[in-house]
Amino acid sequence: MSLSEILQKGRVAVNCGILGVRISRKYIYTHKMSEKPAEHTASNGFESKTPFLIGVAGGTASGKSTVCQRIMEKLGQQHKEQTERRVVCISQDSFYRTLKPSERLRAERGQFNFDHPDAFDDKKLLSILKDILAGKKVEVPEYDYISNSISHRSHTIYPADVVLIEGILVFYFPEVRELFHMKLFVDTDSDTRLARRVPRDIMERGRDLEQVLNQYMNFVKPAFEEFCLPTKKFADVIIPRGADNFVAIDLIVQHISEYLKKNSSDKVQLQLSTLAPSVPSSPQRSGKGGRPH
Ligand SMILES: Nc1ncnc2c1ncn2[C@@H]1O[C@H](COP(=O)(O)OP(=O)(O)O)[C@@H](O)[C@H]1O
Ligand SMILES: Nc1ccn([C@@H]2O[C@H](COP(=O)(O)O)[C@@H](O)[C@H]2O)c(=O)n1
Repeated sequence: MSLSEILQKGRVAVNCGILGVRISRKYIYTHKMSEKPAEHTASNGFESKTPFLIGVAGGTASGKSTVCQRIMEKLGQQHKEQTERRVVCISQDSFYRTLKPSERLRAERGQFNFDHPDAFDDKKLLSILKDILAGKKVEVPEYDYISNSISHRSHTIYPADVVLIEGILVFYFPEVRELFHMKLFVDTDSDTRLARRVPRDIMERGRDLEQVLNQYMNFVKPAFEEFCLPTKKFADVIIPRGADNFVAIDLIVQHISEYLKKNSSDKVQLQLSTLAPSVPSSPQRSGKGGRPH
């Protein structure tokens, strides 16, 4: 059964161990109304030809960016010119607010809470998402984890059919949350997330081991429990094990590709070269002896 068929079935909460699907009444309404998805009557108040906006939340290092990358790859979007992309991805990290001098010093010592909602400029995020939904071209800054600030570089996000926005707290701010047409939560075990965060922060974000572990224990873990985890209930689709969950990713890709196909009459044909379901080939995929997370 395809994801869209599941979506037509009514208010259900399914968790078959592979893919948890939670569908709200509002969401079903959106999709039942969208016989012609190109003109989806959005539950978010934006009507007709606005991009399909997908929020991807989950704890740090749960695999949010990797899941988004896989979706882009499977839809043949990853290597396209920015101007040609029909699916684009943005990170919530681009919307960290500018720190005051005293906060900057604390951040340098690993004593600033980047996992608290106050660390974000949610108004700016909201405003950019509204511009995207209005079909505008927007500039999204790149975030620099080494200087703990927005870098001088930015990316131009051209109008696209589908926009993915990933981040730890994308479902936290109600006004932002309400804009999404689809909400995904990447649900990866916390030991696995910590095991991935340590090398990533040391190799890519200029931290040392002590700093990473202190930050994790003092801020990341408690804030995850207080602010991020409770937003899982807003998700339409929960993806256990993140990017390892080929079945979930295939179902999501299938759903997006159906939307794109129906929306592509006046556009270049989408290259759906890799849409065939993934065949289990490793213990992790088949569930025999894979990592227990
Ligand atoms: N399924 C996976 N298996 C192994 N490593 C992974 C997997 N998913 C993500 N990673 C690695 O874990 C780290 C965090 O992943 P990332 O996708 O950036 O997470 P997030 O965006 O949630 O912070 C990266 O170094 C990434 O390469
Ligand atoms: N200057 C910063 C900004 C953010 N962080 C941490 O990044 C995490 C969010 O990014 P993910 O890719 O892991 O989702 C968040 O947990 C912050 O702690 C940081 O360390 N420094």
